[in-house]
Amino acid sequence: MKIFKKEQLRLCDEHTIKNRNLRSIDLMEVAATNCYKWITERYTKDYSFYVVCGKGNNGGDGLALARMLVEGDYEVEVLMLQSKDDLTEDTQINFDRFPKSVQFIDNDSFEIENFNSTILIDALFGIGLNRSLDGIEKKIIDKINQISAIKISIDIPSGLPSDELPKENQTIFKADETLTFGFIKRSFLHKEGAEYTGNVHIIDLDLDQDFVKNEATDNFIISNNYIKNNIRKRQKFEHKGDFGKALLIGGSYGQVGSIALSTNAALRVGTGIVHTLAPECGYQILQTLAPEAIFHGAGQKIVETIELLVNDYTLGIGPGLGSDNITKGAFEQLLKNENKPLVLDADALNIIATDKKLLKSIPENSILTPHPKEFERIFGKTNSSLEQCELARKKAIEFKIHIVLKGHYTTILTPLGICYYNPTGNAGMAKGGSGDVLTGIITGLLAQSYSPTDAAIIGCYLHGKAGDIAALKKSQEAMTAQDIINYLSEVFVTLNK
Ligand SMILES: NC(=O)C1=CN([C@@H]2O[C@H](COP(=O)(O)OP(=O)(O)OC[C@H]3O[C@@H](n4cnc5c(N)ncnc54)[C@H](OP(=O)(O)O)[C@@H]3O)[C@@H](O)[C@H]2O)[C@@H](O)CC1
Ligand SMILES: Nc1ncnc2c1ncn2[C@@H]1O[C@H](COP(=O)(O)OP(=O)(O)O)[C@@H](O)[C@H]1O
Ligand SMILES: [K+]
Repeated sequence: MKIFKKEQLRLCDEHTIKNRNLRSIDLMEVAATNCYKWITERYTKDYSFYVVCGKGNNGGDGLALARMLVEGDYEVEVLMLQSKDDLTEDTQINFDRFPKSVQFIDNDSFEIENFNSTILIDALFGIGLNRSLDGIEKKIIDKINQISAIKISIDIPSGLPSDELPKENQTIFKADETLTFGFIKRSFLHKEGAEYTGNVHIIDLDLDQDFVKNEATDNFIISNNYIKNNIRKRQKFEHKGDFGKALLIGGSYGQVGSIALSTNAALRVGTGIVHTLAPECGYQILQTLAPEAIFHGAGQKIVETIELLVNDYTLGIGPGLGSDNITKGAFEQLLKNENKPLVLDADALNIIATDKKLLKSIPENSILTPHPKEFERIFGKTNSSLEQCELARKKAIEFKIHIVLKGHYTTILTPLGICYYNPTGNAGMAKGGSGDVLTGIITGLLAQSYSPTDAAIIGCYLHGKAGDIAALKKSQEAMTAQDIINYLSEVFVTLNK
């Protein structure tokens, strides 16, 4: 699914209007009608509505919605921001169409009756915001934010930019629900913006699909359809040799569990043959936890050499590896000798952070899976999650690698500079071991000849989806990384339907 900037969103509206022979007021009516449907499917006439409108088209959406609520016999008051400028043309039309009187506000002395059943609709500013709120607009939103009604933003919480993140202490409407038109806005996908949106729902405006198909963007959200269409179907006569050979390298005394999790995850995504290279102290543990995998000992308590087998295998390196100098030496040697894409996680990344010239030895198209702190150790500090994402894009291009920046909405940056946001996953996964599972999943997919980009995209999606099922069945609190592995089966069953 594409993510568009606000200029592109406007163009999309314009194309739709032109190609469908519509007037812009008709599109506004569609927008308001679909918001009305969404709201009235969820809230009965026991609720009363306050709709707060600005002078731009976002205010026009609010006025049209308010009219529909009046016609639907809901109790509705409209508060309209007093402005020295004229309303936009369509907003004026909807102002004239509104059958009741409107209360104009030009300071924060207005009253909103506040019951449990009050719903406050925010139609003050949409994507036309062109500067931070201050003055009276700021005061009004500060006041509204104190009211404990159910709060619904139309298109975007007022004051939130669509393509950037808000600066600290900026005043922004704090919504419980955001009904956004056509597309997710990029700011919704970063913590600093997401804290204002509440739950986000896309309101379909039946926008021009030719425009959507042809308009270029370098930011996407991974869609269920993409995964369904690109998951490899197993053929009747295929044998284990057709499904790749993965070798997971990691573990050290006290941290063998990490590489066991990666190993089991690789086994659960369909890999033909899975091997593990870990220190001897992990022998019994690994043979017990993952009897299907073949164990290779390399060192007593730490990995000391990485020479075995590596030519034939797709390698995932790092979980529980430790960063002893001997291990580091073995890892450096491997980087020098390898030229096929690797999956690098955890201590493999920490070793690189201590010796950044190793970055140049990483084979092209490799997949690095840092969490934000690991990323920072390698590439330096940034001021926001969006800046970090953009720095990751730059580095992915520079070093011709994939960077999987982990978090809620994990972002995958490719060597071509494309950014994919993963929509699956939940805070139940914020636990030690979840990342080890991801390493195993991505390595297993890469071994099965998925392209490195697809291994990263599909891997993150499957990981989060299995995590979502685990949370449903076991709760976010009680689920473990092992549960993510276990519920991969349900994800595949659904995808294969
Ligand atoms: N066909 C379509 O296009 C459709 C569009 N739709 C809807 O239109 C919305 C976009 O509408 P929009 O462009 O009129 O802008 P909107 O956000 O309502 O108002 C911005 C106005 O406020 C002003 N302003 C800006 N920043 C400010 C600030 N900090 N403090 C104070 N004032 C500030 C600025 O004016 P200025 O003061 O700069 O002259 C500007 O005029 C979109 O989000 C969606 O809801 C739907 O109906 C579907 C069809
Ligand atoms: N709040 C969250 N929402 C969604 N996914 C999350 C959340 N917190 C963590 N995760 C996921 O869990 C994994 C954690 O990885 P990582 O921090 O490397 O853990 P570890 O190394 O302890 O296994 C990542 O894939 C991340 O995207
Ligand atoms: K709004």
